[in-house]
Amino acid sequence: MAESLTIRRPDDWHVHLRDGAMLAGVAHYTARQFARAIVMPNLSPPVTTTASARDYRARIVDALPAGTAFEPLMTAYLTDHTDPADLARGKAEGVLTAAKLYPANATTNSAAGVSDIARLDRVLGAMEEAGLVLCVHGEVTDADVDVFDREAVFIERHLARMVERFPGLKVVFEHVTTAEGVAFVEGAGANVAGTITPQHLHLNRNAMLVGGIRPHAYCLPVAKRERHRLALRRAVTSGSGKFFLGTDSAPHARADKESACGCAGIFNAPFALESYAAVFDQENALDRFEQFASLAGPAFYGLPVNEGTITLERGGPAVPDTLDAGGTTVVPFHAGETLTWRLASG
Ligand SMILES: NC(=O)N[C@@H](CC(=O)O)C(=O)O
Ligand SMILES: [Zn+2]
Ligand SMILES: [Zn+2]
Repeated sequence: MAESLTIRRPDDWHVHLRDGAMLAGVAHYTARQFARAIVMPNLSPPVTTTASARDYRARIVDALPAGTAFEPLMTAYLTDHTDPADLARGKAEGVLTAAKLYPANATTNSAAGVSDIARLDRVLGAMEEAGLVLCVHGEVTDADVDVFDREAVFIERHLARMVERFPGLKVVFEHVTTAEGVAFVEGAGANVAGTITPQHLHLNRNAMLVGGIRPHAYCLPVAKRERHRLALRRAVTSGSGKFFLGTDSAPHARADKESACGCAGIFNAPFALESYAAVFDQENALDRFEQFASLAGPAFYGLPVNEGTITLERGGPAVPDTLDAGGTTVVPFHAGETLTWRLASG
């Protein structure tokens, strides 16, 4: 039984770093583990242009101790009014790595998202040409679709068509939560990949709803049935280059989660690698962890792998019940548990 694991330094291909005091309170957790991260643009107001992404990038760098080796990879939030030329410029100038599609009202701060995906063709065509990656929150918002079916229906109604129409567009199906999502990514071309969060590898919907409602297990897309969780575990440990690490760490104030209408989002940044490592260990697949965490993402995004390494050691940290995030109390994923691996060095 291996007692330690050294892998190339990983990246987080989906994270919410927020802004202001919260940004200063959470960014260091991500920077401690990851060399780079795809930073989500769903601030309020959202980061919709190259200029605002450039400004946000500067605020992230300022929020970290001087000399921190961490590169934020920026994204622009697509709206009904996105200017395709601005996206292309953002890519050419090295500001934008991706653009993010939030169907309007699908998740936190998505009210300004895209109201009619069918009208996005001009933007997607420009992105395909510019080589700008499309990151997708893949859930429909139609009132007649059950919340547990929203990801699978998004594939049928939108994703399949988008991928067919823009065969050269790189698409990341973010936070895949279903067996249908896994099958779609597996069956698509090399230009389609998926990120998978630690919470969807650990939790099924029972974990959220049995024995009391657990707001800190609530995020979007919502955790599904056990068979879906098992499909996600198979995907991440398969060794396929099509699935890579994206935490979807999404901090909200404790009070906003423990509420009559609680916010969606799980704050997993503090122990993200430890959380994933526990899964790979349980699946007897620690030898595949580097592929998922450190190799597959750069290969898909066309970026070099990181030079440094990190080491995980068996015997885990006790996760605190709460943490302070720039003056706001937040509850981390795995609060109160002791994990089985810890990050030793980086
Ligand atoms: N995942 C979540 O439940 N919430 C995210 C938004 C998102 O990634 O959908 C957030 O910004 O809080
Ligand atoms: Zn999302
Ligand atoms: Zn997210």
